[in-house]
Amino acid sequence: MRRSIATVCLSGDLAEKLRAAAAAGFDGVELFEPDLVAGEMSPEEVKALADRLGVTLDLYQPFRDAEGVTEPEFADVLRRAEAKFRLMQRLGITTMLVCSNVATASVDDDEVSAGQLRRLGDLAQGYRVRLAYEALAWGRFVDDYRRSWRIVELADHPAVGICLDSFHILSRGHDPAAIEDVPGDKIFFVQLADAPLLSLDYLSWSRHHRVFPGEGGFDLPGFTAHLLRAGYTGPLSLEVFNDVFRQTDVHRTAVHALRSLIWVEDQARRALPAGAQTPDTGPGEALDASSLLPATAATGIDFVEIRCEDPSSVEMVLDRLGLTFRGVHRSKPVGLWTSGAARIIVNQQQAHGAEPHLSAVGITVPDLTAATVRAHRLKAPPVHRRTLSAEVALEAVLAPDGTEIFFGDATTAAWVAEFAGGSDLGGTEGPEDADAPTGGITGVDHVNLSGAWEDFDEAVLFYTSVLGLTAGSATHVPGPRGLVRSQVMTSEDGAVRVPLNVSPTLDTGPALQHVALACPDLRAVVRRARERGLVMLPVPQNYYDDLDARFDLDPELLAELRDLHVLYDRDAEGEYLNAYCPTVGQVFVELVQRSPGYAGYGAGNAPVRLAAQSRR
Ligand SMILES: O=C(O)c1ccc(O)c(O)c1
Ligand SMILES: [Mg+2]
Repeated sequence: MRRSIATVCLSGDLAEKLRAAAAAGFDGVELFEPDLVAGEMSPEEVKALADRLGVTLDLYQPFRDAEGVTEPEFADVLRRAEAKFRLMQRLGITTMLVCSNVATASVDDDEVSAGQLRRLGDLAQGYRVRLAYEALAWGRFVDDYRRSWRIVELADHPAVGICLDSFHILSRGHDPAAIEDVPGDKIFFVQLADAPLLSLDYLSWSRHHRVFPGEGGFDLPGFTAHLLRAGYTGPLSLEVFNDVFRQTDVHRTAVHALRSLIWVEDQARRALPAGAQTPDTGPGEALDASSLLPATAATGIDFVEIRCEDPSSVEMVLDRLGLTFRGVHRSKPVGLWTSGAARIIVNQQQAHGAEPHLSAVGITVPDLTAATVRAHRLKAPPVHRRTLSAEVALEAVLAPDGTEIFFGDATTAAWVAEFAGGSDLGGTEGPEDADAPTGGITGVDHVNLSGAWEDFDEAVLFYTSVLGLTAGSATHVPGPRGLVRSQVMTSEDGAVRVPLNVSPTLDTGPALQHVALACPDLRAVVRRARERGLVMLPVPQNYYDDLDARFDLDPELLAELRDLHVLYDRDAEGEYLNAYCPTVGQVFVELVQRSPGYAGYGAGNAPVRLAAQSRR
């Protein structure tokens, strides 16, 4: 299907917006009137630029307060409309968005609104313009797409159809299934926007909090599938009013936006039964399997990479936790530490002056080629790593938070063998084998990444679309310097868990990242680490008093938790023990012991951890 974006989604002036939309790969744009009015380009210049860039101008919007008015008022509506139809001829735009009346409507009568739209349609036809009537969620009388469709049916005019905007429909909780009752050719335009589920008046919610499909709480794939079943063949256009995207880099936002559209289209087509995928135009056009994105699933964490100039503090922590040094890479200043399935790479390459930070995560997938092709088709920026011809060349893409995401499958497992020799840090074994002694740590429980607040929505979409992870509910963790927003992304079976954190808006230093290592006997690992000189992050006595009040713990267990600086949580499904190593640079290691049913992260412990870390 054709892909469009409203100019209101992007930052910059109109020329910058058009260039960014074209460069990202959009087919067309919706021209948001204020972008034209505030600019110096004449309508003819705008048309010429769009033509040169190869993007179509798909919609002129919005035209407000057109129907449900008194006759004297309607005379002025016709006058205003005619001026815009003339303008649209100069722009070469043939569809105008007409919003349901929010301000001047005084007549709550479908026949009256339909009659006025019909007369507008007569006028529009003379200029070869079509009108797409959209029910705004805060319309004075018309705030439901089913009512706007009834009015359009009553208007019964070839130049009058409806515009469906997912925000207005889904924010009001209206069932989108009735879209299928509308003939596809009477749906003149479609606007897609997602949004977080907020309890807010519709106008504020719509004007400030829309996000791209896949980033909020609405079912955009389901919505889009209804459109396809209705036989809609026009553009899918993003209309996302968002305070952040209005100020971020226009080229980056345009690519981010296109990724959301590619993803939602793909998800919608997958939701259709095979039999619905046959018409040879419109929805069917794209429905052969080769045009679908290759499916992928994240099945596990292959490795976690920490990059730094001086690895000594990181290696000290890993060593004392009982991980084994597997040696240095045969061609690079990169070391590998393992325990069970946990593999941690310490990379000194291109790390001049860098403090330890999580630089890359390896994700195992069923099919490396499929995962890579999918990521590239979703416009994920590829990452280059220096590699010799005899070495395994791992494919990677850059996530919005700056983490490099590597893909691995059975064909790349040999990368581990490039680390040979062991070292003076105590490792003697050769390349890793699964049955090696584990030192109590068996794998990676989760990897917690952090990003800037302005990249957060993009990161959620990235992990959803590129890795097939699912966003859980977002929470805020109170810390001494503000709230940390946290959103867990997980694979279907929970094997890959990636909580994303955003630090408070004001600059409070780099946000911490961490890797959480799973161990079936956490207290034994902590005890042994302490014997080797590693003391876990101290936890206040008040925390343990509170723990006792909440859980009525066995006194012996409570004393041991207190002594070892181990934190505790419990829910109906099981228990969670965790402990935090001292922070090195921007990163720390967490130890986790979870019973199989426990799906959380000790949410109550995170504020205690933030406070303790900020005291250090
Ligand atoms: O907020 C508005 O006014 C507005 C304008 C045009 C639209 O298509 C829309 O969904 C909202
Ligand atoms: Mg809209």
